[in-house]
Formats: sequence, structure tokens, C-alpha cells
Amino acid sequence: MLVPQQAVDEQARLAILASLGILDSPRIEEIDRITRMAARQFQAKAVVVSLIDAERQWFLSHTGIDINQSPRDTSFCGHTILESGPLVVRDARLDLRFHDNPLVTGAPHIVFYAGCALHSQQGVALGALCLIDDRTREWSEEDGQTLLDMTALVQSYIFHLENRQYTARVEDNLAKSEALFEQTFAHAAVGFSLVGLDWRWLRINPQVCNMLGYGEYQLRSCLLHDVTHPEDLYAENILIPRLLSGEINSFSVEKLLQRSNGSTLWVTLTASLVRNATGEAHHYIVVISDITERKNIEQTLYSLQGDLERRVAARTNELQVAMDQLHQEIAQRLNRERELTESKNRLRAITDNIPALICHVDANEEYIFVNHFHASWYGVAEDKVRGRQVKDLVGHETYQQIEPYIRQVLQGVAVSYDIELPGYSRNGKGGVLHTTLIPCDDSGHGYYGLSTDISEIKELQAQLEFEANHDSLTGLPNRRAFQQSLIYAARQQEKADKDIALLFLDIDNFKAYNDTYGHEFGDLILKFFGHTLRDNLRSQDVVARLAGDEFTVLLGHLVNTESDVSRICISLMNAFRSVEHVSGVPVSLSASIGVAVGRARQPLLPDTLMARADAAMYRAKQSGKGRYYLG
Ligand SMILES: Nc1nc2c(ncn2[C@@H]2O[C@H](COP(=O)(O)OP(=O)(O)OP(=O)(O)O)[C@@H](O)[C@H]2O)c(=O)[nH]1
Repeated sequence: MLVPQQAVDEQARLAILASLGILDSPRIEEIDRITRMAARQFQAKAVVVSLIDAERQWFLSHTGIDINQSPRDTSFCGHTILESGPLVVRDARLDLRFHDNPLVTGAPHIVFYAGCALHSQQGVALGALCLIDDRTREWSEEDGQTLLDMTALVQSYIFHLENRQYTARVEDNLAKSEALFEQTFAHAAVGFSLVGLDWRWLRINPQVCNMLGYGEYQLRSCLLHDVTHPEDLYAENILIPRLLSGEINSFSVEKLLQRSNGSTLWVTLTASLVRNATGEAHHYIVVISDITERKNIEQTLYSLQGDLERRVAARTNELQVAMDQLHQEIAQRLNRERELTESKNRLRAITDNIPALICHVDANEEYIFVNHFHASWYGVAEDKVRGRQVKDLVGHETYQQIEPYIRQVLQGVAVSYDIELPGYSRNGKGGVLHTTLIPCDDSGHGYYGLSTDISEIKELQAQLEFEANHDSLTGLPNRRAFQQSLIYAARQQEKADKDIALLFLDIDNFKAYNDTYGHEFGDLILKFFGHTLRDNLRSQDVVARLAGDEFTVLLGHLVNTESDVSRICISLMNAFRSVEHVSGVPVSLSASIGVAVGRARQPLLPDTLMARADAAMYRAKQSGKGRYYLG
């Protein structure tokens, strides 16, 4: 047995059958009449109008057969709906498709089958009109045509059902859309109306009536213009021709309407044109939205904005005044800063050109400021000194010396001191600084330091001291220095255990050198004599030039006084005598020496000793010069 295949439009067939609601429906007399007519016409055992469901064939009409449905798999009509024309099976027992079909092998023992497919209006095969016989029979072309005609009759009824169902559906949809429109029209949140081309109200929803305070009947007896504020009567006049000409599809204007109570109402009026089937303008759809609240808010905003602008202008004015003041203050401040900078620069120029070390040190002993001289004294750039510790800059050794003064000044006490700095300072020479440390107003702020280089003063002082005590010609101590040495020696002598001796020397015939070779040569002789004297005595012996050609010697720590003195005097005279030329001039140098001895542990008066030596020298001169005399 060949099971009928599913048609390509299977789903469409099932959908149409379902939408027609025809399956399992009560019998339809019009169809039954055709069935009976076919049975009579063809003298067939049975005639059936079948509809092919998913799993069965259901008989919409049947005659000569008791069942009203059978499985689709064994159905003949399942094959018929797949055919493009009638399906005629002359002897099912011999047909490979049906010979073992239970409807053939069993009741109703089908032998002959002729069926023609029933189609919907869209051409979908829904079922078939067929006749069945339990015997073979002739089947003419005329029979086939008759079956087609009868099938067309059944089919026309199905078409009728389809049309009826379509009409019902359309009417239902229409009713629904009408209801929807009515609902929308009635319950729209905005005023909704249909207005004639003469602007007469045709239909009005309740919102329009509520907005304007008129009943529907009142409004429908007047024009839209009748409720428009006189000032806004022509708001849309320029737009209507454009709408009518099709240039625009709709327009919106804001206008004032008048309520029944005389009050006004701001609305947005949106109008669109409806044309009839021939394209002629028919009426307007006019939507009216109440924008009174928005207009009021806008008005409030305008007034607020105006107020805001006035306040902004006033505030801007105040700000301008404040800005002007600020600019003046800034200009004054800049002036002050410029003056301050100039003052600082002046101060800096002054401090940098003062030959003194100036510094400002904070309480942590870090440099806040140093002048150029200060930085260069230590051979360091100024910006490298700022923030540096005093100890770090001056070095450990110097810091140890100045630390007590720093402690004092940080306690608020001004101090001054002199300090000799080592060679790391200016030019690597070192020097002596006289320094004054002055506490800042608040000692917590550190101190100011002012140091002046007194190296030259010290040198000058030393020079003066030297000159005050030395003979400028010979470089030997002078009378003053000798006197002090003598006073000191005389003071010690009372307790000393050794004798001292004072030699008084006067160059013999010195005047002759002056007279013969000039005063300058005389000076040369004096220098030569002084050096010879100095070179021939011990370093601890004091050698001095008293004046003119007079020299003195103070000998200390004499052990054998007389013999020591004699030995020294003879030695000196020999030294003078050994000089034969001075500056190429032949000379004969000698001196007369007077000696006075100061005894150990005996009181001694310096003047007495000097007088005794002087007197002894005089005796030596008297005795013929070039000799010594022990007085
Ligand atoms: N060149 C030179 N002569 C001086 C200086 N001071 C003094 N005299 C001179 O030294 C001379 C000292 O001479 P006297 O000592 O009086 O005479 P004398 O020629 O040395 O003779 P006697 O002392 O008797 O041997 C004087 O003529 C002084 O003018 C000096 O600083 N330089």
C-alpha cells in the first residue's frame, strides 16, 4: 500500500480548514444535496465529500457509507489532493497503490474510485469529491466532466464559506477599529475633532467640550473661528492654502481660544487634511492641546529671566567694581613688591660691595643669607651656601672655636670676637676676622653675622709694633726694645743664679766714613756692623742699636763671667777687624766696648748697669779705641 504523501501546502490547507471551522461541523444541506445528486447520477455505491485533516479524512458529506471519517494513511482522497486532475482507479485490487488497502481488502471493499480535488479560493487542495463502488465500472470523459462540475458546485459552496468568513472577519476588524477609534476619540488626552472645509465642527470629542466649556451640540452649530480669540483669528490663514494644495501634510499653530465663560485658553492647534477616494479635500482632523499651563510657566520664566538678567546685571556691576578694586590692589601690591625687590636689590648691591662677610643664620644654624663677599671668602657659590650648616661651611676646627659665641647669640646676647681662619678661606691664604654676632629680634629667628677681615690691620699692627721696637736701618731691636729687655733681665736677676753682662759698643772713627764716602755709605757701615755683631753672638743674646754708631748687647747665663765676657769681646773685635772691604771700599772696622756685669741674686737697676757700661766704653775710647774695658 502506498501511503499518501503530504502536500507541499499542507500547513496552508490545515490553516484554511481551521479558519473555516468546517471540520466536525454539522451537516450542510447544500453539500448533501450535491452528494445525493452525484450518487444518483453515477449510480455509485457511495459518494463522499472528504476534507483531509492532519491524520484523518473527515467526511463533510457522504452517502452510501456509514462512517464519517477514516485514517488519512489509507485514504484514496489523500492521493487525490496531490493530483492536478481527477484520480480514477478502475480496479483498486489491481492497483499497486491500493491493492492491499484495508478499505479494499475489507469493508467497504472498494474496487472503483473516482475523485476530484476541492480547492480553496487561493488554490489550496482541501479535500475531494469522490464516488466509490465495489465493482468495476466504465468511466467516460463525460463522467469525468460531470464529476468536475459537481466538484465545482461543492467548491463554490466552500468559496461561499470562505467569503462569508472573510466578510465576518473584515466586519469584525472594522467593528474593532471603529470601537478603537471611538475609544480613542472619546478618551484621547487631547481635544480631537473633525472639522469641515468651512471650519464647521463635524465631530468633537469630550476633551474639546471640556476645554471650551461648551456642549457638543453647541459646538457643532458653530465654526471653529467662533471660539477663536479675535487677535488670533487669522493665525492659520497663511497655512491653509498650502495644506489644501498638498504642499504640506499638516500644520501646527499656537493660538488663543475663548471659553464659554469668556476666559481664554492657550492651545496648540494641529490640522491635517483628509481627502476622499477621488483625492478631493473632504475635511480636517484638528487636534487641540491645552498649553495654557506651559504658556503660564513660560510667562513666569520670562519674568524670572528678566528679573534674573537685572540681578545678573547688578551683580556684574558689583563684580566689575570689585574687579577694579582688585586690579588697583594688585597694581599697588605689584608696586610694593617692585619697591621691595628694588630695596632688596639695593641692599644686595650694598652688601655685595661691602668688603665684609654678612650672613643671616637661622636657629638651626643654617645659612639663610650670605653676601657675595661671604660666599667668595669660603670659595663657594652663594646659592650653595644657603641652607648649609655653619659647621659644614667653616669646618670642624673653626666651629669648635666659634661655637660658644653662637650659643651665646642664639640666647639673645650679641658677641664679638677675633678669629684667625686657616688657609681654606679667601685666596687660600686664610686671615683674621673680627666678627660680631647680633641676635635677630626674636632669638628664635637666629642671628646676623658681620665679619671684617682685619688681617691687614693685624699685619700693620705687627709692623708698627716691630718698627716701634726695632731700628729701621739695621733691623736690630732699638733703644726702647733694649730698655724693656734690660728691665726684664734686671727684674729676674735678683733671683737668677747666673750673671749677666751689658756690652756698650761705639764704632771707632765712624764720622770719617760719613765725611769721606757720604752718609749713605755711613749707613752701609752701620748695617754691616749690626749684622756682624748679630752673627757673632748667640741667638738668646739681645743685640740692639741705641742710636748713631752706638750698639748694646745683653749677655745672659754667664758661667765664668769675666773670662766669658773677655772671650766674647775679643771674638767680636776680631770679627770687626777681619772686614777689609764694604761695598768695594777698603775699611778698617773696629769698636770700643764697655762692659758692665750684673751679678746673680743681686738687685740691679737697668739705668745703673747702662751707665756703668757707657762709662766703661768711654774708658776704652780713652785708652786708645779698638779695645774693651770691664767696668
Ligand atoms: N751715616 C750716619 N751717620 C750717623 C748716624 N747717626 C749719627 N751719625 C754720625 O755718627 C757720628 C758719630 O761720631 P762720633 O762718635 O761722635 O765720632 P767718631 O768719629 O766715631 O769718633 P770716636 O767716637 O771718638 O771714635 C756723627 O758724625 C754723627 O753725625 C746715622 O744714622 N748714619
